[in-house]
Amino acid sequence: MEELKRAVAKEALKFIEDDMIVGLGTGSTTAYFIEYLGKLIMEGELEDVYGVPTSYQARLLAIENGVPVVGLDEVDAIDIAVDGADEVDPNLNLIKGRGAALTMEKIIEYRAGTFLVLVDESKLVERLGQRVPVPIEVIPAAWRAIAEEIEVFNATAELRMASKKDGPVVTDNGNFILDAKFHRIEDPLDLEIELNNIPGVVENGIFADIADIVLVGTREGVKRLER
Ligand SMILES: O=C[C@H](O)[C@H](O)[C@H](O)COP(=O)(O)O
Repeated sequence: MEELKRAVAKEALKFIEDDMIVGLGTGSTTAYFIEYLGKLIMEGELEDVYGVPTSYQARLLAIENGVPVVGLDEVDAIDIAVDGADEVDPNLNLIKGRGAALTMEKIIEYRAGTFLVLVDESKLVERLGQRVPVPIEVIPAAWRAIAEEIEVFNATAELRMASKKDGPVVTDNGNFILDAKFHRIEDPLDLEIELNNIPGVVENGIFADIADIVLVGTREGVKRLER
């Protein structure tokens, strides 16, 4: 699996040119991309490329690997954003947020000229929600009310707990994460909008209609899917 992630991360470098502002995604696949991107910059093969990190993880990796970072509020536009995903459906709708970075990811990827997604073949599904729940970032005081509200959608929600800290996961924005399992997601865009209408929801991990290109690492090589 790591080999497939490395292969898509390498392929993604072909999309990066001098003078680009690049949204830097979060997670294990994008970590390889940031590492390889840093190498090209350090070797002088790419010039005037700046990264806009989607999380503390991306920021730390960028700094460690020599990718100059700028904040979203310092740039006029983002040329391309590169990020992983937890599920990809046949229409290139995504579920993201296993790493709890979904809010900044969506803000940056929505604004990018091109949103390039990197996955291995295990992430391809027929219907969203098949393998993973939908992460929802919520204002901490509202977590229980929202978990109850979610039942209206024929779903159950669990507060995500931390593994190296007592208590719940706290996001980079100081919020909690609910992981919601839906019986069946018929219309991803509709559900994405409806979830964000619940007061106290900051953002949810359905990314409908925003991926432009998906690179899929398979045992037969990297495949390219496009909308
Ligand atoms: O919050 C985390 C992100 O949405 C990740 O991009 C996503 O979970 C994919 O991560 P990985 O490449 O580690 O599977």
